[in-house]
Amino acid sequence: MNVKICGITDCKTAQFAIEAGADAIGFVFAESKRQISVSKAKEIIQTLPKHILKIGVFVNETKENLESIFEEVGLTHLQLHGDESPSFCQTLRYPVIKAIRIETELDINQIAEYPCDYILVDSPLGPYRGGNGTTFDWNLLNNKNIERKLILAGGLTIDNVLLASEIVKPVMVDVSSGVETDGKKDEKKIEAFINTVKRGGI
Ligand SMILES: O=C(O)c1ccccc1N[C@@H]1O[C@H](COP(=O)(O)O)[C@@H](O)[C@H]1O
Repeated sequence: MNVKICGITDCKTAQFAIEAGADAIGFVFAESKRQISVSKAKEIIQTLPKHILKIGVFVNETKENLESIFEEVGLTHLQLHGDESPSFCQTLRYPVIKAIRIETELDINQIAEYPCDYILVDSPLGPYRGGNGTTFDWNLLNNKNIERKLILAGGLTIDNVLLASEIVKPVMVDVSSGVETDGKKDEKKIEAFINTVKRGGI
């Protein structure tokens, strides 16, 4: 299973995560305590190997801005956490990851509506559109035969990621808050998270 470390804001942490085995690095362009500038994200991405996914996180951004930031920075995917409609996603010229907040069974119906490369399932809880460090009821997605590539996010930590993945069966897990200490990325937690996912232990 692949691992995405999200909310990276400096080269050193990005390099550390990749050496520890991360497959994808996320950059938050939306309003957030983890927000990064276009120029900083570009600087970091220029140091990353080609095979690593470089994912930009946005909330209700315009098509024009999404596409120009994608090109300018060198992203591989646009991760959308706002109220972007299926038809809006379809107009975008680049690979899309649509985040869907899973609160009830009804939310699962939305997955089929989005013609995206990946669907990211996230928690509905918390004040922001993502990055809240809160989980959701993973059992809502158990045995649903969802024929889409799922990315599991929302409050993942070394203590819950294996159980959550066993239930949801994602192709990738995505973590931000769970690898931070006092609001900053923590290398020990990043390493432990990746080791837990890839090797089943710290
Ligand atoms: O990280 C943020 O601040 C953020 C802001 C706005 C939208 C999405 C954001 N992050 C994404 O949220 C999920 C869950 O993160 P967490 O592990 O619960 O902190 C993840 O996909 C982040 O990429």
